[in-house]
Amino acid sequence: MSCQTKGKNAWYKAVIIITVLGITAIVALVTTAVLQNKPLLQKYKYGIVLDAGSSHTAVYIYEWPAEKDNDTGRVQQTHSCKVQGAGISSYSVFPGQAGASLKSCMKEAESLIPLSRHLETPLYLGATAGMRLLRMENQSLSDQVLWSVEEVLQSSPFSYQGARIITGQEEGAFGWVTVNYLSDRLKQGSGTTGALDLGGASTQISFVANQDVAEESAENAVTFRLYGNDYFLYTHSFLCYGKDQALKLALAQQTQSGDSSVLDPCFHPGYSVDRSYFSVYSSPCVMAGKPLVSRDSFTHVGAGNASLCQEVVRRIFNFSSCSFSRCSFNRVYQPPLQGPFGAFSAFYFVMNFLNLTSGSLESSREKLERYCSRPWTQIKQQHPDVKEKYLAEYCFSGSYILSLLTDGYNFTSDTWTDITFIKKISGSDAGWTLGYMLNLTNMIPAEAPDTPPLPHAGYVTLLFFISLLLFFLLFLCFRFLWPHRNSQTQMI
Ligand SMILES: Nc1ncnc2c1ncn2[C@@H]1O[C@H](COP(=O)(O)OP(=O)(O)O)[C@@H](O)[C@H]1O
Ligand SMILES: [Ca+2]
Repeated sequence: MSCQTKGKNAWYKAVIIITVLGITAIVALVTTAVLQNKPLLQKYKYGIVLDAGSSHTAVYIYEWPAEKDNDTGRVQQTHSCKVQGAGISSYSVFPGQAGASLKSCMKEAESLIPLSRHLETPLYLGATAGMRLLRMENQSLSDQVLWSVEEVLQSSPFSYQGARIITGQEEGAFGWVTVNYLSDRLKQGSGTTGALDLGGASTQISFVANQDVAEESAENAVTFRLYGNDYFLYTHSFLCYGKDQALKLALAQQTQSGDSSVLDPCFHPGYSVDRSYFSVYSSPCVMAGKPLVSRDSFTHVGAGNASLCQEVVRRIFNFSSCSFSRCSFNRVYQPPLQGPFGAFSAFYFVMNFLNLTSGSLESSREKLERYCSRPWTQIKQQHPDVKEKYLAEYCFSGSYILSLLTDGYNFTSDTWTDITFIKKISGSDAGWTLGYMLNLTNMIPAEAPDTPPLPHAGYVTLLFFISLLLFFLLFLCFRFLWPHRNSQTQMI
């Protein structure tokens, strides 16, 4: 009996020692693995893009881990600054002052980006439809506006890479790149999402379509090779079909008679504002001539009827002829829609305000009908903090968006739910700027980068379980092969 107890004690001691040693070994192994592979103190690089839109300019600052320039490191937006005042194209009267408007946002960028990174931080400015229209009207004025912003940007401490008017194709295609980059669809090579961008002066539609887009309409075809995958993109930018220019087109339709007042179904009952004919007809988008009347202004009166408004809006599109196999509107080729779609910028601002970001097309129509019919005084009372220009126009803008998406792009009740109205994806704004910078800095490689077979967390977990298994096997060996144990069994 005493021999048995002695044997047992020795056995327990050995088990305890082996367990402690085993656990210590596993902890040491896993800690070493974690520490060895722990990323070094993260350092970031930065890039700045100015989006000089028709209504305003915004400065976006992006950052990405320094050691992952064109690898898997995610570029993300860290800050955005809204430039005070209107877009740079509105400085056509005093072009020299366009640059000065950017100064305070540029100072903000200087204070946010570490001093040591200033010199190597690329800085771009891309101007969109407002400047395209100004260039159409007066190339010399648009050049002077660009020189003025160039002067200010060149004097900043960043690595200035140029200010230019980007093309509608670029605006559409880079919006698509941004949305798909941020939702991580490019690296996975999985299905992509189309992009719908509504600005003040133009609107863009981009989605992956069949390769024959290039055969039917080369100007609408863009190809990308990203992370080892080829993408054939259909893209089109409709100049003059941003929501501010679309409103001018709709008002021009309704003021052709030259009357002193216009009863507009796209504005709330009780709304009444005097507008100059010049403000409607001065845009190069408005082809119809100013009516031959002596008066300078008309009273814009709201009638608040969304279905009548949709009829007014429909008249600004031309559906009469199409020289391709199929068209959206204004004789522009459009292949069959391939969803899903992300709709951003003013698509989001308007639909979010109207609470129409979810639900069926029919319910959106009904909600809009109710909203448009509400008196203007009531709307103003309910939203004292919303800019009055936006507030007055939401009924028009909502009706325009429904008409553009259904009559224009051919979305139906069935495909309506393919559209997601989005502002940001993983903290970064949806828009063309990120895609533009990724492209110009070659940050999306054409081929897929080599990655280790296992992510870091997976590697540590695997290591842990293998160690545990080894320890268990050791324990089993010891349990069955220990000589004392055998002799004990014999004695009993
Ligand atoms: N909160 C908001 N509510 C409604 N509309 C908005 C809001 N913020 C911005 N917008 C509108 O979004 C549009 C942005 O267009 P912008 O990018 O300036 O022009 P473009 O892309 O055509 O050059 C403008 O029509 C602007 O009035
Ligand atoms: Ca824009």
